[in-house]
Parts: sequence; C-alpha cells; structure tokens
Amino acid sequence: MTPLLPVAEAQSRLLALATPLPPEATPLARALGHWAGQPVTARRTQPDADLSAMDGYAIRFADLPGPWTVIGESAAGRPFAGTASPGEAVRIFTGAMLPAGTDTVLVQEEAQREGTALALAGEGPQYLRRNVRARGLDFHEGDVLIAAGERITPARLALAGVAGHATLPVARRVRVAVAATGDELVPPGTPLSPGQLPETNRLMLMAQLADLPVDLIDLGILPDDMATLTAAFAGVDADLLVTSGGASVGDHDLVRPALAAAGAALDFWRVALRPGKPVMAGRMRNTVVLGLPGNPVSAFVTAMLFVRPLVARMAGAGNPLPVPRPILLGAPLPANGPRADYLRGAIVDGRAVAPPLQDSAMLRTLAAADCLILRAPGAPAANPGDSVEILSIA
Ligand SMILES: Nc1nc2c(c(=O)[nH]1)N[C@H]1C(S)=C(S)[C@@H](COP(=O)(O)OP(=O)(O)OC[C@H]3O[C@@H](n4cnc5c(N)ncnc54)[C@H](O)[C@@H]3O)O[C@H]1N2
Ligand code: MOO
Repeated sequence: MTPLLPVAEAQSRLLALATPLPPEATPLARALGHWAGQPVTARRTQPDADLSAMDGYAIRFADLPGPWTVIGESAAGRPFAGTASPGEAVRIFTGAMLPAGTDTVLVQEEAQREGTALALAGEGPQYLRRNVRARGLDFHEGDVLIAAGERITPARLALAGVAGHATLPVARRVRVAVAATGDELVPPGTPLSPGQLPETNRLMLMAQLADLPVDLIDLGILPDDMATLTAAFAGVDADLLVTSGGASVGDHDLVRPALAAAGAALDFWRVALRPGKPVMAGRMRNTVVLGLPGNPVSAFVTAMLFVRPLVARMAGAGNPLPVPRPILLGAPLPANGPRADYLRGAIVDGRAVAPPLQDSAMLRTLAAADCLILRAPGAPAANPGDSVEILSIA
C-alpha cells in the first residue's frame, strides 16, 4: 500500500490538477465571491476633482478670518461655474466640486450668514485645504485596484464600479457534481430499517460550498455497486466530481475502482491526516475528481482542506488554502501520532480547548466546535498556554 502523503503535499498536488477557468466579463452584481482573473485597473481618477468633504463654504485660506461675500453655490453634481475672487465665498455641500479660486472649506457650524454676508463664527479651518478631498485622493487612472487572484468582496465591487467598470473579469461558476455512496444511506427523515442511516454528507458538503461560486449538480445517493457507480461517474459533466464514502479498504469501498473504470487516473489516495486519511484525488478527462471519506467529520475536514481550496483555485483564487491562525491552548493535549490531526475545538475565554473524545463519526462534537486545532505529525504533548494553530469553522 502506498505511504500516506503529507497534507501540504496532497494539497499542492491537488491544486496542480486544476486548470483555472478563463475569466469572462461578468456584470458587477454577479461577481461577488468570485476571484479576479486579471488585474482590475482604474479607468478614472477618484475623485476626479478637488471636492468638499463637508457642508459649508468654499473660501480662500488666505482670506481668513473673513468676512466674505457669498457669490453662488456648488452642490454635488452641480458645480459652480465661476471663479471666486479674494473676499468671495461659495456655498458648498459634501461631495461638491471646489470652485476655482477657493482652496479650503469653512464648515457651516463655524459660519454665520446674513443674505450674502458671511462671517466666521468659530475657530474656522486651521490649515490650507482643510475639509477638501484632493483630486486622486482615493486612486488615479491606471492604478491596479484589484490584483489577479484576489476575491471580489462587497467593497471591491464598489471599488470596481467607482473606477469605471460595469463588469469584472471573473471565471464562470465552477460546476461541482456531488455524490454520496453507501447502501445504508437514505434521505434524512426516511423511516429507517435496521442498519440504515440518514445521509448527511451531501447536504453538509453543499452547505460548505454555499459561499463559493459554484453550480451544484446533485448525483444523489449511489449504492455500493460497481456498475452503477461506474456509469454514474462516467456520465458526469462537471469541472469537479466530489464523492463521499467507499474510499477506504473494505470490500464495499468501490469508489476507487469505479472511478478508474470510468476513465479516471488517480493522482493520490490516502493522506497522513486524521480525520480524512482515505481521501483520493485525480482527473477524469476534463473533470477533477475528489473522493472524500464517508465518516461525516472526515468528509467535513477534507472538504475544508481539499474541496474548498480546489474550487477556489478553479475559480481563479491566488491563495486558495485556508490560513491557520495562532491561539493559546486552554487545556492540555496529548502527543500526536504520525498523521496530522485536526481536532474539533472550542474557544473558551479566548483559548482553544479540544474535548478528549474525537471520533470521526461524531457530528454533535463537530457541530459544537468553533475551530479545528492543528496538530503536526509527531507533535509532543502540549500544555495550557502553549501556542497552537487553528482553522476557524464558520
Ligand atoms: N481496515 C481499515 N478500515 C478503515 C480504514 C483503514 O485504513 N483500514 N480507514 C478508516 C478511516 S480513517 C475512515 S475515514 C473510514 C472511511 O472509509 P470510507 O470512505 O470507505 O467510508 P464508508 O465506509 O463508506 O463510511 C464510513 C462511515 O460513514 C458513514 N457514511 C458514509 N457516507 C455517509 C453520508 N453520505 N452521510 C452520513 N454518513 C455517511 C457510513 O455509514 C459509515 O458509518 O474508513 C475506516 N476504515
Ligand atoms: O481518517 Mo478517518 O477519517 O480517521 O476517520
């Protein structure tokens, strides 16, 4: 049997199987959560003129402490057409263009106005260009605002819009086919015969992908039968096929041979990981295939470590792997064995704590967890106050 692959090596081999989908011009409103496939460059300068940051009066700083004569108004979208001379002020509103001849804004709370007569009624602006947003304060035309491989967030959508874009270069949604395998599995809520079990991995996996740009293809629950599995896998039309169950070494663990019979070439099987050891990955023509273990916690962890990063890479992510963060331990941990361990942990008073019972079939423990606590292969016993790394569970 092949030796177990280290997690990081399995992840890099998996990502190497993916061909990122080509970017397509996609309307801004549909680009959220996708990744930029090309750099996004500003088509305009923002702001494109000096603007007022406050409601008040545009003045010349040199004219302080006034008084002034108000000669007109500049509102957002309706600039003042003239030029202010010494001693003149222009009524101005937030976001309006600073009139020619003015350089500073006096806020209206510090001004007193009678008809066209304006006087200082407070401290007034303390320096030249006070309350002015300079042309180009945010960015200049030609600046790269979003790098290729960066995620499109709500703020980046707005940034692209203000930079003059109506579309963003992002990949289409990744088509992900999902299948559960196992003769014992029936849909949740079905009355159970002895030995049957509600099927939950597809549901959980699809929910784990819900924030990613995917189109899900539900292949349902497949029986542990070579011919059925092979036909189902061979007929898949998707960028990625994810299976759960049947990944191990038992007589009814048929996913590996069925994938091979359907034309898939496996790249790896079995990773030095707990839970999730029997995970497998390969390619079947244009489809990357990922076989997750059936134990629900193993399926969850391998979805975090393999499925999500793979989808993100296909969608153009520059850094698709989850990034652990350091935290202090709140309770001791035993020495780890030869597989990287991802313990289900809670964060209590800002510190990570793992319950001692960590069976990979226990959904209740998983559901109560805030994080996975990473334990490197062979890590020695750890004590409260030691630093460990965690991955947050959303
Ligand atoms: N002799 C060995 N036995 C096992 C090994 C091994 O190395 N040698 N590995 C163990 C490890 S580690 C894991 S993980 C499991 C996973 O194996 P499979 O992928 O073949 O999983 P199944 O046998 O199909 O199922 C395991 C367990 O999970 C339940 N299950 C499966 N699918 C679902 C689903 N969609 N929803 C809910 N529950 C599901 C299934 O009923 C089983 O109880 O193998 C160990 N064995
Ligand atoms: O790797 Mo298995 O996932 O320990 O249960």
